[in-house]
Parts: sequence; structure tokens; C-alpha cells
Amino acid sequence: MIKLAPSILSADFSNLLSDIKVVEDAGCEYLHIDVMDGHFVPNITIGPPVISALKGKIDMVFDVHLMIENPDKYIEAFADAGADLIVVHQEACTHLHRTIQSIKALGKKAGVALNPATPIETIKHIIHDIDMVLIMTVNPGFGGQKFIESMIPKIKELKSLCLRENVNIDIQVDGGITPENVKKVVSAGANIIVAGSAIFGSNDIKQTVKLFRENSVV
Ligand SMILES: O=C(CO)[C@@H](O)[C@H](O)COP(=O)(O)O
Ligand SMILES: [Fe+2]
Repeated sequence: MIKLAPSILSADFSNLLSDIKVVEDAGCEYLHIDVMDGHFVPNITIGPPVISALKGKIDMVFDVHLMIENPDKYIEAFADAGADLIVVHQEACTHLHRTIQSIKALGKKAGVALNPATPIETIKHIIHDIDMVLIMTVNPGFGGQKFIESMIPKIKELKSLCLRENVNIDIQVDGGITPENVKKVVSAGANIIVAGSAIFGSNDIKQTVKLFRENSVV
């Protein structure tokens, strides 16, 4: 069974809580919150105050995708704001193992994201220390981009590594995922599906969520 993580980047920020209520009512399990700093990625979004304003009003896993430089500096602020799962980019962490340990010391789940050009090999030695790997299926920074097909063998490579190392962690995919291509990523090994524009841009969110689930049966 997959878990769905609508990305609020594609929600209507002037109506954020009511937009999120719709995906919560539709049964989506994770709330994917894209944090961008204008340095690590060429875009700026939201920070801890928005997360703490939503916390307590929404019963979903708060999945915080940090696309920021120097994430160590802000991990505690995001944990305090209400993040359940904190995802840092491999490319943004000089001492990735230390960063993961500091997320876990705060009692939060830890995930590591890989940009499309970053090899699976770079997380081989910390695979036992994390709860999730996020395979970026677009270059981070914006919603509504096209899925990069060459990420399918990468997801498969990660799945094989997990099986070889006997670790049972989540594999999340993020970027350009739709009801049309979800089967491909799930067949390759993904089990948490981020979708921004495909969900919030839909005229019938309940139906789109249903379609994501039906189409992901492999
Ligand atoms: O992290 C990111 C983009 O950097 C994503 O979470 C996007 O927000 C997903 O949006 P879609 O590609 O599904 O529209
Ligand atoms: Fe994201």
C-alpha cells in the first residue's frame, strides 16, 4: 500500500488550511511541506511559523522537505514547529551522519533527499541510520515540472540496496508524479508518493486521490 503526500507548494496559500483539509478528508497520509531558502534552490517558500500554525489543526504526518543550505542551523526550529519527519538534502550536508543523529535526538524521523544527479552510492553508509530516502524525480525548486524518466533505474537501485542491506525504510519520490506515471515508480520500489500539482491542481481531488491509489496497485 502506498502513502500519499500532497505537496502544499501547489495549494492556494490564501486558503491554505481549507485546501489541506480537503486532502486530509480524501485520506492522504502525509502533508509534504516544501521549505526553500533561495540559496540551495532558486525559490523561497515558507518556514517554521507556517508549520506551527497548521500543527494541531491537521491530523497528518508533517513531512518537512528542507531545500535549504546549512540545515543543521534550523533543524530544532522545524522540530519545535511540529515536523514529524525531517528530510535534508545529501548535497546540503557536509556531515550527513551528524545531521541525521541530531534529527533523531530530537525524537523525529530522519530522511535524506537526493537530487537527480546525486548517486545512490552517497548514502550507502548511512542507510541503516535513516527512516526514508527521498528520490527527487525533478530538480528541486518548483512544482509542476516534468518527471525525469532516468530516475526509474535509480529507484530500483535504491530498492536493491535496501534489500541487500536488509533495511526496511521508506522510499519517497517527489516531482512530476501523476496518476498516469505512479505505477512505474511504485513498481520500481517507491512507497510514499509526493504529488503537488496533480492533486491540488485537480478539479476533483477525491477522485484524483482514488485514481492514484487504484493506479499504484502493482
Ligand atoms: O520538492 C518539490 C519541488 O522542489 C516538490 O515537492 C514539488 O512541489 C512537487 O510538485 P509536483 O511536481 O508534484 O507538481
Ligand atoms: Fe518536495
